[in-house]
Amino acid sequence: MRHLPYFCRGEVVKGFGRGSKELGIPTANFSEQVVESFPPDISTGIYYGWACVGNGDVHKMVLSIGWNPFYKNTKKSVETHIIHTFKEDFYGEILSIVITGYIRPEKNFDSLDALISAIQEDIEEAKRQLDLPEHRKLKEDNFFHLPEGKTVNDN
Ligand SMILES: Cc1cc2nc3c(=O)[nH]c(=O)nc-3n(C[C@H](O)[C@H](O)[C@H](O)COP(=O)(O)O)c2cc1C
Ligand SMILES: Nc1ncnc2c1ncn2[C@@H]1O[C@H](COP(=O)(O)OP(=O)(O)O)[C@@H](O)[C@H]1O
Ligand SMILES: [Mg+2]
Repeated sequence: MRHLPYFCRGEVVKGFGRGSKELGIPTANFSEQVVESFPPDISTGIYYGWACVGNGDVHKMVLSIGWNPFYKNTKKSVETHIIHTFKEDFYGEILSIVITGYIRPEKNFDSLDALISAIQEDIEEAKRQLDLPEHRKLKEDNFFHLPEGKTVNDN
């Protein structure tokens, strides 16, 4: 798919608070500025790849790009669900991701349960795909390993 692998880094901001509360699947949302920095012709839909919070470990992730048709959002969002259990929220931290593959377009669903089941299937698909060598190798990319003493804003 065009634009992949796609590397992106940005601050985690507040969304609508639905991910954890309604779906049981938290998603770390990027700011509007980061969303607008994405290639305008990148397909909306569900993707997978690798993610890292601050200087933490690199974990598998699933990502949603688009308008969440189930909720009819009016602003495009880019949201990452990291396949890992965190002890605390990490709003305000820098999230680094590499998107390596595409799963499906965004869909509307008849019920919340149907949306949740679809996301759970996406997570299983992402876990399988990311174990394949072509995707696994991006976990080790230098993008995730800033040189000692450097921060993301240094040049
Ligand atoms: C893997 C994945 C797949 C998703 N698929 C859909 C979808 O097909 N349709 C949809 O309306 N929303 C989809 N979503 C987005 C959720 O609706 C969204 O994450 C949720 O509303 C939380 O939003 P919030 O961060 O603003 O609280 C998906 C999210 C993830 C992480
Ligand atoms: N595994 C995880 N993946 C993504 N975010 C997580 C995870 N665990 C905890 N969080 C926290 O939960 C927040 C997202 O929850 P969510 O209900 O989607 O709220 P919001 O609508 O504000 O994005 C993230 O910003 C992050 O601080
Ligand atoms: Mg969210």
